[in-house]
Amino acid sequence: MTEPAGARLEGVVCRFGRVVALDGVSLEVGAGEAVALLGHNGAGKTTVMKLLLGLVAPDAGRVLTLGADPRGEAGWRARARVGFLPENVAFYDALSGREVLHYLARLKGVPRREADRILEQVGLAEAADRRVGGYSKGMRQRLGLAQALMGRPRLLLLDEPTVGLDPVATAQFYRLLDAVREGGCAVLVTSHVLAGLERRIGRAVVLRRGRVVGAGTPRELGRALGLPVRIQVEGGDGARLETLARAHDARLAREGAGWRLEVAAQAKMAVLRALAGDASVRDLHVHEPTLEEIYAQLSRRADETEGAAP
Ligand SMILES: Nc1ncnc2c1ncn2[C@@H]1O[C@H](COP(=O)(O)OP(=O)(O)OP(=O)(O)O)[C@@H](O)[C@H]1O
Repeated sequence: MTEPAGARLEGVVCRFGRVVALDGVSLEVGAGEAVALLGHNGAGKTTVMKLLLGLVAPDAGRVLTLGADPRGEAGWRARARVGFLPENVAFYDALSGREVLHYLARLKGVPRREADRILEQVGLAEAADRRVGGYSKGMRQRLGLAQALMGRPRLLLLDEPTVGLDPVATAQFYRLLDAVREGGCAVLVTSHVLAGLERRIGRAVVLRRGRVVGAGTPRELGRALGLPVRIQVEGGDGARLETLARAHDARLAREGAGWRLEVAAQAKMAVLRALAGDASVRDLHVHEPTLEEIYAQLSRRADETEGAAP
């Protein structure tokens, strides 16, 4: 039997009084997959996590957490295999990191030695016996991740896990996540920090005002939006590059001592072949659309559609 998806929403509507937090949302996070849930403040990201945790019920549609309704009996059992890192994680400041984890280990029925192993895994072994009150923001986030990792979760829900982390700590955090994901865990992560995120996740789901406005790999999303691929050219003969740009409907501009070509994804290989065969070109750098560009374009389109609506 194939493993059920880590998380699945089918046509979910969720209201809080008159506020429609989610309006027909469908998404899936498979085992061993990392999906970024993106969107503006109030787009509905945390509500998705609350639904998957069984903390709120949908008004319509279906929610499945590790294959079960999170508010049903089987769902409560499945909850033991769900790790959650809330946006603002709080601990008892008077306890040490190790004491916090040992306490939570007892609540979860996890052996203490697993808690100690996880402290090492998240890079807190040295600080484990210091009071949490003296931890830096990054250390608190690591402890938050440690508690989410206890009990060998099959689904990890991480709400803004990299807030306050410096670039090195962020990279370490995502490396750790890679290891967990490669072990078959499904990971759903929200983030407002889009820079470099495309390298760290498989797919992205973009919410806007409670609706999915884009879903897919960064490459699929970039293609669907018609975003160009940027080619930086070192060296190169201006006249020849202009002819090449015209032939492929590309945009050519100077960039530093070289040039920048913006080409449609379909024309990329033809342009690259031509450039590679041009002896005046010293080097090439190819940049696919970033998640930041994709997100900006999706927001622009949604603004236009909403502006055009009666
Ligand atoms: N318990 C609640 N009572 C009333 N309204 C709520 C409640 N929880 C969420 N909402 C509303 O639902 C909408 C979606 O909120 P949600 O917290 O899911 O957004 P978000 O995308 O996580 O935002 P952020 O990026 O700011 O964390 C917002 O309009 C919010 O005000």
